[in-house]
Amino acid sequence: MNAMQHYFDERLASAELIHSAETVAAAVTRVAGEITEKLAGADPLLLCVMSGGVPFAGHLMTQLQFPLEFDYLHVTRYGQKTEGGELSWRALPATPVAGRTVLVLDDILDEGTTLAAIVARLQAMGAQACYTAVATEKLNGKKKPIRADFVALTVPDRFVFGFGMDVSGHFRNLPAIYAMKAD
Ligand SMILES: O=P(O)(O)OC[C@H]1O[C@H](OP(=O)(O)OP(=O)(O)O)[C@H](O)[C@@H]1O
Ligand code: HPA
Repeated sequence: MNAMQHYFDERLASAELIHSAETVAAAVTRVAGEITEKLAGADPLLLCVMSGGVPFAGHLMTQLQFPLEFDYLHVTRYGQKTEGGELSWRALPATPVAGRTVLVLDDILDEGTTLAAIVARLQAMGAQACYTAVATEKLNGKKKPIRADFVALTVPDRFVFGFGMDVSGHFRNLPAIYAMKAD
């Protein structure tokens, strides 16, 4: 076994399971229903926030059976760290958002800084309506600058990973959600 595989296995073995893959999948399906009720007929532009939003966006969009478009934006503020810093914009959506109903998809609403900045930016770019959906919201008791319109699951106030969320760039590919034991 190589060192990377060993690190991966050890980290997972000592992590606490927060939401199983089945629970995650069921919650995504529930949110797909809520989004369908609200946005079917609006021809929304779905915007995946790279990179963490990828699993949520991918699983969700196959369950939306109405006309929509898909694109991405890229903004980051955690990098390889477990505490957020300055926002760094890497890519704005290539698809014009002016006059559109947009739905932003991300893995986690933690302090809310990222999602609030994205919505402000999209509104400044002329989006007609800007909805937000997250796979998880962290229950950290903090006053947040934004509430998500659609929330699949809540997570405790710990550093979590899996289903898009990374620890130093790894573990995004896990279908379940875990918390680090020592943090
Ligand atoms: O609510 P906040 O405290 O602002 O944190 C949430 C943001 O942090 C993570 O992004 P990150 O900067 O780690 O980039 P990534 O998606 O590439 O992991 C996550 O994907 C959210 O976009
Ligand atoms: O708890 C977290 N885990 C991974 N990425 C994150 N980005 C914000 N909060 C978190």
